[in-house]
Amino acid sequence: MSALTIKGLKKQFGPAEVICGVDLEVEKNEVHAVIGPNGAGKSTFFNLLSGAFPPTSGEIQLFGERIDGLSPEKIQQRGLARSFQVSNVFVNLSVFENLRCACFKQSHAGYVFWRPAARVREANRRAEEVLEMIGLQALRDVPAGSLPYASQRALEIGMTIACDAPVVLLDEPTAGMSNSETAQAIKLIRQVAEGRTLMIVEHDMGVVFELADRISVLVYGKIIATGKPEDIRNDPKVREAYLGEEAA
Ligand SMILES: Nc1ncnc2c1ncn2[C@@H]1O[C@H](COP(=O)(O)OP(=O)(O)OP(=O)(O)O)[C@@H](O)[C@H]1O
Repeated sequence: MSALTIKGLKKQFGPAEVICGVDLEVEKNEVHAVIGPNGAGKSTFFNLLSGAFPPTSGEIQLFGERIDGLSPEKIQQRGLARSFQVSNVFVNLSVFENLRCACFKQSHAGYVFWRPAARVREANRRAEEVLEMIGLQALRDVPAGSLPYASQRALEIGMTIACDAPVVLLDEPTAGMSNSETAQAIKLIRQVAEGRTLMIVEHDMGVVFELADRISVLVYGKIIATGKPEDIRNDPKVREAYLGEEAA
């Protein structure tokens, strides 16, 4: 069964149709990148999948169950978590406290039958696990607002996966990073992708071609091609509409 099945998805803002009938199957455990020019509708597409906006029409299934029209909280409980382009961390809380909050919120949402003490214990355990995974143990007690930018983005990825969702959407995870920071982020994203389905929106084609199992190209709200990186790289439609010389 696919992780996500998207059928005839449309989104209009007033008279403007921004997502114009997207059909897509995202396979379980694949890394699926969505690329496209500025304003193509990539963030809007993620906003529809994660429930930030209701679709105008169409269907979104998560592991075969409809999720379109549900709230972001409900969708997260069903197993789809997302990060944002703009950082979402609490700047005055430490790295560990940020992770604990994200874990606690999730354990509260997902396991209401747990006793409070058990919930706190579980949130602490999971926060330790995620802290290690994102490699920020040395910065554990530093306020998130004082972290270098790349570490803040790593923390944000950690907060996104705190709930251990099987499907994760990352919106421009390497935006604004230097080459060495990007290399570190790629490592982290590979780790995050283990045993999960990952969708990423990313402008850096190096990152996309390195990480993605498959790529969908979104142009003016329509997917013009979906395929393996080498097929996308060589697709004349894609080169004309988007990649140009970048992929040469
Ligand atoms: N809430 C909204 N209300 C009205 N129009 C919107 C809204 N959100 C997005 N749009 C419009 O939808 C179009 C697609 O925007 P979107 O941010 O999804 O594109 P994008 O592909 O993510 O762009 P970028 O690569 O620059 O982040 C744009 O023309 C934008 O102005």
